[in-house]
Amino acid sequence: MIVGLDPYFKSIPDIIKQKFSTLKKQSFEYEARVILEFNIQVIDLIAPHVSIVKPQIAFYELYGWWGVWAYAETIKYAKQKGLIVIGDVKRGDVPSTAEAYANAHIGEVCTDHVAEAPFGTDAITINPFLGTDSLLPFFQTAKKYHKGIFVLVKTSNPDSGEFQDLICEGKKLHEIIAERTYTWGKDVLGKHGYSAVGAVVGATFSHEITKLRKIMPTAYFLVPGYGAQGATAKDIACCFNPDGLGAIINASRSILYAYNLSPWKEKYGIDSWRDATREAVVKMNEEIRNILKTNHGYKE
Ligand SMILES: O=C(O)c1cc(=O)[nH]c(=O)n1[C@@H]1O[C@H](COP(=O)(O)O)[C@@H](O)[C@H]1O
Repeated sequence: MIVGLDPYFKSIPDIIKQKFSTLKKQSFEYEARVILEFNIQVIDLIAPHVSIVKPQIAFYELYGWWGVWAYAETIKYAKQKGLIVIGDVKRGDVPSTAEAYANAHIGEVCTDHVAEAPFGTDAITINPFLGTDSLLPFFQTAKKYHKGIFVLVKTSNPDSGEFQDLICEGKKLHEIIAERTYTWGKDVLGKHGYSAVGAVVGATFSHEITKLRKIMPTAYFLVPGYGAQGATAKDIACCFNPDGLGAIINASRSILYAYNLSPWKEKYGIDSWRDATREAVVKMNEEIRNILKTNHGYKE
């Protein structure tokens, strides 16, 4: 399980905003410090239950330099708590530019200039639209610095099929991208047989997952769509390999703002947002574990 750290400022409880009210409206420092405090409290709540967080950089870029500061401080705190951090940055560009992106987010900048490297994470998401040469810098950097990559293969949004399902050479485009992703990942297999090159596979298109699992047996699937986008535990059963591994299931809004959702909305008010978030994480973990027990004979 992954908890996505996507700060929708309007949904952050007032009890946190009040701590920084003296800063209000002076600059983005107010929003940035509220976001960081919220993230720190969320990380403390979820760290006993999950191992991975995924900040979506867009929600930090909204607040300029201060937002980037909040992104960097969030990453630092998550790593201090022993969590793996996936930077959801969806980068992609021509080879020379891709090399700069790779260095900034998972490469030399993050290891040799840690104090000045706001973007350093353990893995990032990338967009394969520009083709193999645009992705090789990411794979080479990931191999050199022992980092992870998640290639967008079948995204969870309603219009993903507009391009990703186009038929080329008798296959859907996302199937071809899945085949390439498997090939790109062949020379970065870890000791448990999984590759440093993973795939983003949306749970909202569960009918496509079994086929993708077969095409990419060594890729870890980053699976968004659970919760707020409508996917549920039954949609993710086919994400896992027979060994019960191979997928990490993301939820952002349905965890962070669980106080807004049933059954917690009725049980808790916004002032008890922490209880709601904690229970939402425990419930999602249990749902995933039950799926694994049912489908893969998973033992505790
Ligand atoms: O790369 C991603 O993480 C991603 C890929 C995708 O196909 N769909 C998708 O929702 N995401 C991200 O996953 C998160 C989903 O958030 P919730 O819908 O709130 O759980 C957001 O940060 C999205 O940007």
